[in-house]
Amino acid sequence: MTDDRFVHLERVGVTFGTGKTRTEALTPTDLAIKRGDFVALVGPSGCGKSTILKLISELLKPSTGNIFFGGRELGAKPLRVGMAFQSASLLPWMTVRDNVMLPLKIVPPFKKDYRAERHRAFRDRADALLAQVGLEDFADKSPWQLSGGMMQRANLCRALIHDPDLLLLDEPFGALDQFTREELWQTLQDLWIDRGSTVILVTHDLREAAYLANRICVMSPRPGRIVEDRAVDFVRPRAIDITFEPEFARLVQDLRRLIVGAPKPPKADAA
Ligand SMILES: Nc1ncnc2c1ncn2[C@@H]1O[C@H](COP(=O)(O)OP(=O)(O)OP(=O)(O)O)[C@@H](O)[C@H]1O
Repeated sequence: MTDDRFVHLERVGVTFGTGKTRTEALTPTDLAIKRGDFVALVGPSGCGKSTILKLISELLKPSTGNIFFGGRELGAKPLRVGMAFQSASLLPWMTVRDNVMLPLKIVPPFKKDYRAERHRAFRDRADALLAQVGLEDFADKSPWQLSGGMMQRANLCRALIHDPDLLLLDEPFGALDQFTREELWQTLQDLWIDRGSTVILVTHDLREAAYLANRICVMSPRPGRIVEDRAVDFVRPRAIDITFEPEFARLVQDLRRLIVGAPKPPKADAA
């Protein structure tokens, strides 16, 4: 195995149900992701983006094909995954810090040390991450005392606290306003540059994909497959201003055409 195939889907297909309820979600698909890469999955609604994340996080088994992680079949060795979704789902009865520390309570090898009450170091680790995303003054607050953007910052911290092999993000900023979303893009880029995590991001926001990713995989309508694989070479760290550059706009327009086709001309005025 080379690091080029850190995550490898080989002819992976997914079909739900049988007979009349049979739905082919993913047609046999190949995807290889190198260690440390930042890959965005984009495509029309229902094309199988979340299905790919569920396969990689072992929440779902493929109907056909094989998935490899680090050169070995998925499941052969424990895979440490960090996940963040559109809903931050922080537990309301815990402080922000305790929410961030939650994976350390659950995920081996950390949970052994957590039980042994050696969690002073874990607390420091959570506080350092919270400081990195600008939440140093909110560690002792309850989630409901945070804005939506702050909750998603805490959510990213919780997804990263246990040093995951893979960070899987499913529309993490989908519920945020555009300005907050752009701030969070920068936060996520900083975390990625700092930690060198391997990231797979599912998003409907093509600007988000173009700003954040090194590589964008475009999927066809269901049954989904990858129909285009684009490298994104803008230099890092990327400033938000890059989103106003013609080259950036061209990339977003290309992606859009691949997903929804060429824009129709406006109808001539009937009057
Ligand atoms: N458990 C299930 N049983 C039956 N069909 C399912 C199940 N999970 C997903 N599907 C179907 O598989 C297809 C792919 O779903 P998936 O959630 O991966 O799409 P998606 O690209 O993430 O969609 P969206 O962008 O709207 O979130 C959809 O048609 C969906 O209805």
